[in-house]
Amino acid sequence: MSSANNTRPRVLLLGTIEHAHSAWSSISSIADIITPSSTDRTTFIAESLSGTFDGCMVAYRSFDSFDVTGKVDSELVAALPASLRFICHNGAGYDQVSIPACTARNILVSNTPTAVDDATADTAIFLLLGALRNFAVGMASLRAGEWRGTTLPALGHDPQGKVFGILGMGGIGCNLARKAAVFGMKIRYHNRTRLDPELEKNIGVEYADFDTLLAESDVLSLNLPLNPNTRHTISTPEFAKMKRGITIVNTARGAIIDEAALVNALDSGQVNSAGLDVYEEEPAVHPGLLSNPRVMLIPHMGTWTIETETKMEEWTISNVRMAIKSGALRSVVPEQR
Ligand SMILES: O=CC(=O)O
Repeated sequence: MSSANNTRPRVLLLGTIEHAHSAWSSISSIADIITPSSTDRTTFIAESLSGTFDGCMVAYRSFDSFDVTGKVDSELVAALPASLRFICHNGAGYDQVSIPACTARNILVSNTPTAVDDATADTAIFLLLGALRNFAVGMASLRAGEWRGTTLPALGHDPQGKVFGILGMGGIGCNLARKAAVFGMKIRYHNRTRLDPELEKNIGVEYADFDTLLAESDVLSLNLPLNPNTRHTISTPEFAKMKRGITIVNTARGAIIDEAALVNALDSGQVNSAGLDVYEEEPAVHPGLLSNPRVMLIPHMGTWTIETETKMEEWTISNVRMAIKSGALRSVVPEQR
């Protein structure tokens, strides 16, 4: 526990450490760990304003802390102690944290790139195959005791030879491209910044502009971060530009797609099938997705493995350690670089 005259650094723990206990003990041996006692946003803000977290220079934050603090938006940031210089977020996607609000208060934010790449790309491959092959239909009928169902599931499609469009070519997109190549897919991508031609050749991907990617893909995977610029990147006009019968895969963030527009596109047959790990209003899922057997659904489990969750915690803790030791972050988010 800390005392008023303590000179050890103070670290605010928002959420829990589930796996990387030995890495975390390397922090608790050099810093005092402060954990909020509040269980909702109103009391958290009051607790922070009362001075309980004063002196904390760095916060470790996991997704589960959302239940206590809500979004790290300007209201929450304003209530955090003036001493706070760093927020180390455990997750690749950091849409729960307002970067402009943090930047305005001189707080640097880190995320966990690379740690999530394999597990998220593996999830996308699972959804891609499941949606192309109508596996969700067969799984549901089998569990209902009806073998392949009273009406047979429609025949699926093989990935071999299909054009696979990847929107967003960061670490997860590149990892996914390499994995999809094994299935004999022709891989195109679109990204804000085009990859180095050497890297394109090495991964086996071709660059396409956004509209060409939409028009030529048999399967489209979304692998871009959610921010105000990428919200509803895919909506009714974009579905209209796609090949009829396309398969959509989303392991990024639900709100990249206008979910209601996706439901309409599925209902009209413009989109044949979808594989989704993420939803616009998690944990709520649009009833039109839940009721559609051509949609393969999983509840945001893209990084849900012991190995990856451990890697993510260790990565986040390495940012906390670097903040304490050298006043810098290992993986500051791109907006603050
Ligand atoms: O969704 C998972 C992550 O952002 O790491």
